[in-house]
Amino acid sequence: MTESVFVVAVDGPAGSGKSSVSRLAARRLGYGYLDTGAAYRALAWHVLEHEGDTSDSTGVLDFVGDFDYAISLDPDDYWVRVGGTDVTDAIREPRVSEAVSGVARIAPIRESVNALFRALVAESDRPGIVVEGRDITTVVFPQAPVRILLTASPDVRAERRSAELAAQDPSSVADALSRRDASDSTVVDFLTPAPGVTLVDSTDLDLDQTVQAVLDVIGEVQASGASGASGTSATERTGHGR
Ligand SMILES: Nc1ncnc2c1ncn2[C@@H]1O[C@H](COP(=O)(O)OP(=O)(O)O)[C@@H](O)[C@H]1O
Ligand SMILES: Nc1ccn([C@@H]2O[C@H](COP(=O)(O)OP(=O)(O)O)[C@@H](O)[C@H]2O)c(=O)n1
Repeated sequence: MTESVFVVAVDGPAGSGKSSVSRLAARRLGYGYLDTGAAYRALAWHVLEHEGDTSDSTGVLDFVGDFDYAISLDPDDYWVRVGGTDVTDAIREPRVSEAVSGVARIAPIRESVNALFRALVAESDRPGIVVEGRDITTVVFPQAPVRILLTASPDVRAERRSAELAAQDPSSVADALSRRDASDSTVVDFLTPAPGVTLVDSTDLDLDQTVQAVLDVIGEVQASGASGASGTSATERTGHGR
């Protein structure tokens, strides 16, 4: 059950480092890793593969019936599948990133994937799970003992995403990122930490320093013996030097 699984909830905008930092932290702790964005991306991919339009919410719902989704929670063996197809890489393509917000805006889809996320965690045999996305600290696991908002300046986030998409013009990557941030923030506020959420700003931190900052937050909560809802006020951590 979820009560026996220690949940670390990590939210943040695109390019903040959620996936890589959460996966590395999960590895270091022997925890599972759940990339919730992959479900939205996989459904967007499924719709595009059937020549659908993710901005047509009624149309998207028509595709849900045969959306056979599976994801690995193993940080050392991460994969995403739709039916028998491995879509781990395909769902990260720019065309999917452009289309995913249309899926994310559909409330019934959010409710059903959130139920899936909670079931995946409840069924896990791992001692803990790092769950990353946009609404984990506020909607999916608001009682998680550790709730972190991971962010970085828009420029740094765009730089990091551009480094991954070398073939793309950096300014178009930055534009796409801010468009998606704007669309995502109409669904859930993931740019300001809710009460009890620790803000980790990685603008001036490298990847290892960011992982350590997250591990420090987890360690402090565990040392305090907390297992349920965390404190009442958001705290903030930033670093100096890349
Ligand atoms: N603090 C950091 N310093 C430098 N590079 C980072 C940092 N955090 C993440 N990255 C890199 O930036 C890119 C985007 O990170 P990712 O985890 O995909 O972000 P998100 O999941 O929030 O979109 C990846 O190549 C990742 O290795
Ligand atoms: N918990 C979540 C996770 C992702 N999403 C949506 O899915 C998209 C892709 O999420 P992601 O985490 O894979 O995206 P990146 O931040 O990694 O670029 C986001 O832009 C949101 O539109 C969401 O609405 N809720």
